[in-house]
Amino acid sequence: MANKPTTSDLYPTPKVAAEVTAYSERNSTSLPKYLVDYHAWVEKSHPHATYMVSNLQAQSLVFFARAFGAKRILEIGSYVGYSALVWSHAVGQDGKVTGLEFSEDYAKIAREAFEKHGAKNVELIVGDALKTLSALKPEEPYDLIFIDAQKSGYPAYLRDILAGSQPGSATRLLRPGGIIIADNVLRRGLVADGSDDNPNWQLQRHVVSAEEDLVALREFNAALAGDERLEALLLPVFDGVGFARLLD
Ligand SMILES: C[S@@+](CC[C@H](N)C(=O)[O-])C[C@H]1O[C@@H](n2cnc3c(N)ncnc32)[C@H](O)[C@@H]1O
Repeated sequence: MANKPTTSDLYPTPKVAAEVTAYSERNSTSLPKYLVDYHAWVEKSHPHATYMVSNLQAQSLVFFARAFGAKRILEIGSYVGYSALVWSHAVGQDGKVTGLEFSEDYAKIAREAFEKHGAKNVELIVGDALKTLSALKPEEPYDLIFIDAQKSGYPAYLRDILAGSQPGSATRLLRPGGIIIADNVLRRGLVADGSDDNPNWQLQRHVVSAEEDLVALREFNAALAGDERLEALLLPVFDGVGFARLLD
């Protein structure tokens, strides 16, 4: 029997993959214009625009947040606020989004965007999330936590989330049934295939922390799949997206 096709069998050239992505974006519920415009503005004006999730990934985040019934979202790594604005749109004005961002400069740009677009339901906490995450004492636990900061920090973020979500404790970070979504967990496939003949090394070699990131992401993915308090799913879409549901 023939093997099931892999992603590269299905989308064998960059052109086909780009067409499929554009087609998928057009055939998904549209984002409001201000979000698409903000994404385009950041792409034009900021050197690290590739930090942002794509518009299609943003469409998927809105879909998932609403399908999960998420109203309270914590984001680790906000950059200039694009995905935070996306979450703000997803949860509506009766929801709440908290972003953790290291850079005061990025946070300033993000806050200007929140102000400009009337996103009153978003707050940013500036500082090292390796410290600010464990210090959070939310009045109500979050429904969804999105991890999108430095890759070497993912295992520690997961430990902090689980430690802060102990069953029965008065303050919890993530509610029972709450969802973790982690971005870039396959790092161009290098997490799964880090061999020298993986052509994607050419795109990653310049990253000083590339090897360290892969080690951390492998540890994170294994911890997500192996923790008995979590039900996990790793999807090879975008740059690899890890999902987990907290069982208790
Ligand atoms: C990939 S970008 C986030 C992009 C954003 N989620 C979006 O899609 O629009 C990662 C961000 O994490 C921030 N970051 C890196 N290390 C951090 C840390 N230790 N604590 C908080 N933020 C951190 C970086 O400054 C950067 O803005």
